[in-house]
Amino acid sequence: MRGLTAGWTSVPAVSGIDLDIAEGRLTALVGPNGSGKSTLLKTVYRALRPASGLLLLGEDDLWRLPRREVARTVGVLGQDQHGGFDFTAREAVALGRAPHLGPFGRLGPGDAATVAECLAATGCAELAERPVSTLSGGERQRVLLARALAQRPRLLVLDEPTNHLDPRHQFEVLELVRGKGITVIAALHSLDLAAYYADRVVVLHEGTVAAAGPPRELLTPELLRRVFGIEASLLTDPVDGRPRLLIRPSRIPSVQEANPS
Ligand SMILES: Nc1ncnc2c1ncn2[C@@H]1O[C@H](COP(=O)(O)OP(=O)(O)OP(=O)(O)O)[C@@H](O)[C@H]1O
Repeated sequence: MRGLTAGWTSVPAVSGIDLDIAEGRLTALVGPNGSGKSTLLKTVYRALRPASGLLLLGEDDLWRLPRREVARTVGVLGQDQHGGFDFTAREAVALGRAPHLGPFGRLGPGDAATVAECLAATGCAELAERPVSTLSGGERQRVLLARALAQRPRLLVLDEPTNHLDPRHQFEVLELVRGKGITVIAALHSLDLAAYYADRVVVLHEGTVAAAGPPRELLTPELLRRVFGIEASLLTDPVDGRPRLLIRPSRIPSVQEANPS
């Protein structure tokens, strides 16, 4: 992203964004409500044209590439994404193969295998024949992720992918996309998940980049106090040595307030 400015009104929601997204790594985008995370991601998956600036995919201007090529390259799990609800889960995931199919749009044996593999990887194999409209929020979220994975994208854009998910599935979704050679940009509300899974964290604040770097160096109490208005302790997980973030309100309740009885 080079000098990227975008928004909905004359006041841009994000402005002057300069960012390099590391290839094959998971970059977490964090920031308070309304800081511009979804807006920025929408410019990447071409749902919102930037007002100015450039988005480069390698050497190419992402907004000048043919639509089909972008569909082959960029997978998306948007926030409250709709579509595909009249289909079964398997059919919805098969839509992810569409940019790769020939002129008649027929799925080959390889495509069907990819669909089955992505359903299984996201824990959706048993949901395959269910209409998407009958699935729970979390099940639907996983089917939509399976569809994005079935695209076999080089770049995966995830807008709050752990929304609606129970703790185990929150971990599983991030395990699934991380370290697989896919470049992932994920807006996350959980700072702990960002600390635990991201190779790099980008903190957005009021539409600009407040800080960017590896979680252990970046997520300092000072930064989190300034941007989020919370108190935080960056810890090391005693089991696997990875960074964890423990957060508490800015005004710490007294022991008596916290345990009224
Ligand atoms: N369709 C829209 N029309 C007008 N303004 C919008 C639209 N979508 C977002 N905005 C505004 O743009 C700003 C950035 O919103 P955005 O959704 O990008 O923030 P966010 O960081 O993703 O927030 P959240 O954490 O609440 O999801 C906000 O002020 C929001 O009100």
